[in-house]
Amino acid sequence: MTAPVSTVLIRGTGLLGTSIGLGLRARGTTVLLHDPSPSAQAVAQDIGAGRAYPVDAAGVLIHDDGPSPEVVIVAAPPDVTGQVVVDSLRRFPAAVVMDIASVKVQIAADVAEAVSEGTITAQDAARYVGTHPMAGRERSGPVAARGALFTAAPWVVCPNEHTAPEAVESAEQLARALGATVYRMGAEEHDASVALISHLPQIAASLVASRLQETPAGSLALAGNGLRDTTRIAASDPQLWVQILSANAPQIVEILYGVREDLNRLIGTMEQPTAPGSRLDIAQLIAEGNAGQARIPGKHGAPPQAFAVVTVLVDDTPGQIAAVLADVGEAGVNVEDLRMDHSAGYEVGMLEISVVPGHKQELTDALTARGWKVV
Ligand SMILES: NC(=O)c1ccc[n+]([C@@H]2O[C@H](COP(=O)([O-])OP(=O)(O)OC[C@H]3O[C@@H](n4cnc5c(N)ncnc54)[C@H](O)[C@@H]3O)[C@@H](O)[C@H]2O)c1
Ligand SMILES: O=C(O)C(=O)C[C@]1(C(=O)O)C=C[C@@H](O)C=C1
Repeated sequence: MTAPVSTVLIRGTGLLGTSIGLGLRARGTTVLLHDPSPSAQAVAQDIGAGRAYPVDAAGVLIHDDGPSPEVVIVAAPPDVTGQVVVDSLRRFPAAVVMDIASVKVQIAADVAEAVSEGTITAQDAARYVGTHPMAGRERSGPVAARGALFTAAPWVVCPNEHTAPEAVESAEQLARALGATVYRMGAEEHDASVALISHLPQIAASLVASRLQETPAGSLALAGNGLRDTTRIAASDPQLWVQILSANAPQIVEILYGVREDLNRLIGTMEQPTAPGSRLDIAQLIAEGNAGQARIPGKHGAPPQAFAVVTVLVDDTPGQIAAVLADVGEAGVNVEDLRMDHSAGYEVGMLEISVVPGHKQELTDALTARGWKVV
């Protein structure tokens, strides 16, 4: 495999920085790492994301005798990303500097301000490219990192009129090398889009899950997939999300006004569920949700496709999932999606394997013949 770039420096070795390091190292890139948190940096190194960039006693980056990074990737929290980007543009005068923060207007403004204050030149700023991989997890830190995190995920690249074409090309090449699909758009359009497709879902999940704080354990034991599906990201890091939501507040609040209107209408309807028109109102709400949900693209950004699900009962013991998947592989059926479901109080799990509908019967027969219980 040819490395997309020979040497990169990743500043910030949490979930995203470490995942990028793992992915790039697997493709032959030399990865240098720096994080002000010694433990985040040590874990990232230990799991193979790269080697430490030298720092002085105060933790400030110093000259490395090895090859200089061609690309610096800033994977720090949004609040400090602008400042680390500007520092990187100054410190590495030949490097492309890209960030991956979840908001883009604020970072671009920080870079523009550094130019107007004279901290960096306009030529320096031309080496900066804002980007945002649309892949992540509800967990933070390098322990949660995965080299394959970006496979088939969208990765937004947000050049502005001052960005050098070579810098855009480097950032896009790197994103594609990690398996992502590149989308190019302006920072404003990006922030408006993610307000709806990323920030509103986080708020909705947090609002739903926050209702559960006082719920008796007996009620929670009944939870099925509905609750799990709508609350996974409610486990996200508050420190990160306070920075994301406050940086994009003007875009988000416009959407929340609309949600408030819909909620008020629904409350009015539910207060009088038997009044004329109430049932129609409720049906309309669900139907409008159906219409929105059906527009979400599926795997690889392709139009959504209804997959067939084959559910296999597995013991809750190590090695069971791998054994099922080995048999799926032998049956020659491609897995489109996979999820594991546990029933409270039982030592078994249900492995849901999504396949294209035409392969459902074939896979069911093949797994049954190999002794699996398909339910
Ligand atoms: N978590 C996600 O799902 C996700 C997805 C896409 C993009 N992002 C963006 O990626 C960035 C990192 O998020 P994460 O989830 O990896 O967070 P994280 O908390 O796992 O990691 C952030 C790391 O940055 C380090 N850091 C703090 N200040 C720093 C500085 N001045 N210089 C260098 N490093 C510094 C922290 O010590 C920490 O190790 C954020 O800007 C976030 O918006 C996150
Ligand atoms: O899937 C998750 O857990 C995420 O947090 C991913 C997700 C998102 O899709 O909204 C969250 C925030 C990031 O900026 C990018 C991706």
